[in-house]
Amino acid sequence: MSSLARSAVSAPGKVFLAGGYLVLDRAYTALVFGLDARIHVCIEPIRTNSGVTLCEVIVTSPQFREAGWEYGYRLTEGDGGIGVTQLRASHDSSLDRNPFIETALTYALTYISSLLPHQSISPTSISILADQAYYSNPGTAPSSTSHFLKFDVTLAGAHKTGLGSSAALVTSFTAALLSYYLPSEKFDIGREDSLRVLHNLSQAAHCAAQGKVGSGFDIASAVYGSCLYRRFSPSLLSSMPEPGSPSFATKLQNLVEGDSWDTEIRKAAVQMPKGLRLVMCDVDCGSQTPGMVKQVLAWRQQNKEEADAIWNELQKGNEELAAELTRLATAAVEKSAEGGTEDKYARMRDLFIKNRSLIRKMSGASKVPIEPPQQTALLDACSSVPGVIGGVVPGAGGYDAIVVLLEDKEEVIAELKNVLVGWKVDGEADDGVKIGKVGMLGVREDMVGVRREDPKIYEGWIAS
Ligand SMILES: Nc1ncnc2c1ncn2[C@@H]1O[C@H](COP(=O)(O)OP(=O)(O)O)[C@@H](O)[C@H]1O
Ligand SMILES: C[C@@](O)(CCOP(=O)(O)OP(=O)(O)O)CC(=O)O
Repeated sequence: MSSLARSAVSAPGKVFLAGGYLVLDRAYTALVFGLDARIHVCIEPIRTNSGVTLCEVIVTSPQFREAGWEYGYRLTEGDGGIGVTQLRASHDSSLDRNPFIETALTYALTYISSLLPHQSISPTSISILADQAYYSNPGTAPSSTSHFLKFDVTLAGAHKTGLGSSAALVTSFTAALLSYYLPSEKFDIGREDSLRVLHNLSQAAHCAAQGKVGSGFDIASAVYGSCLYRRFSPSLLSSMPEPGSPSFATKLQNLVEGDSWDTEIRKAAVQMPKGLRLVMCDVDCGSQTPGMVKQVLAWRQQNKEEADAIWNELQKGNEELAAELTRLATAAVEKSAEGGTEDKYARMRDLFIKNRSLIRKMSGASKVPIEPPQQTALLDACSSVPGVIGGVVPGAGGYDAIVVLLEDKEEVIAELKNVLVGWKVDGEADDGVKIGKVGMLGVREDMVGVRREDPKIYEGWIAS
């Protein structure tokens, strides 16, 4: 086993810039940016005074009220892997389950025990710390040097901003466990083969915890950071047995390490030109339409020809957007355009406009509010701010967020903020949905995926 000293990792949240819905089909790709909002996981041995050996993992999320979970674990029979059972604090206390933690723990410990079959798993204590931008609740800093805030709510009471907290959590939690228990010859997040294992294991655990198989773009960006993403074949996971059932451990190891996993990640295909950045805006809106994915897919099935024509055009536009970002990011373009009077972002502006009109076409044809009129008005207003290149509804779209590409200058951001502060939709639109306040989140793109952290930054949050 590795030295089992306190260690920590973090993984980023995401913003889905292009390829929403399309990415569910392997014929298409997504352009996803990682964000500088990260979820950190710090892991350390449990200190026992008594000399009694426990088989316990204690997990806490100290920024939230009543956010602690204790688990017992044991090797199951018939190659079923490590079984994890949540323990009650007392006889009459109720169980507050956290499926993402419980499932990630089960999958990671099972994989670890397959790699270290003759070693027992020692008890650990794990802390989770999330950057402010994941939640819109106001927080307070416990000290002037604290990197993290305390929220005076339970996790269930926290207002998520939709940056992909569960994917960043599952990824950093899994990475923390693998780095902690496995010797570096077997796992090291600095190595490409280890990232692949981490990606596959986190995807499997996240899908199991969610109870559905999405495209997995959020786990991909949590592991690899900003990238062009082609999903894995969903059939890969359909033959996985339930944890604890016969041969789960061997099948999980084969799935995670084998070459059947067909995700494609292209990091070099996604770059952010110098002088530009992304800004995320959160729209206060209670009525997110449920089942948007189902409805879009049903429309596509019933109108294959029309849908495929729109999707193929959108895919082309998305690829052009990625190519243009990459082209602008090259030094040669930066230099040749410097001092020139021509608008070096003209092509990028056109691409945003073209892609948005295709999204609206899909929206209209499927009758799903992907870019509803309220968001069209907001995006148009943001796009007319000098220095803004363009904006879109990220991911599945809907009423609750927009993402804007702009020049990274204080005056541009200040002017955009002005537009947002004053933003008010008069009355309800035809669809009966009234959007509320629009705010800018304190995040921007970040190219880096999962990474090691210095445990010192958790001072004050974890007993030393
Ligand atoms: N800081 C945290 N500590 C522990 N669990 C968390 C934390 N943040 C998120 N989670 C888990 O992730 C879940 C939210 O996941 P989900 O609904 O998929 O939202 P998101 O869109 O942010 O991924 C929470 O219910 C909780 O189980
Ligand atoms: C429709 C999708 O392609 C993209 C959804 O992107 P969002 O960023 O809207 O997703 P959530 O974080 O789950 O709310 C579905 C998918 O790819 O799984």
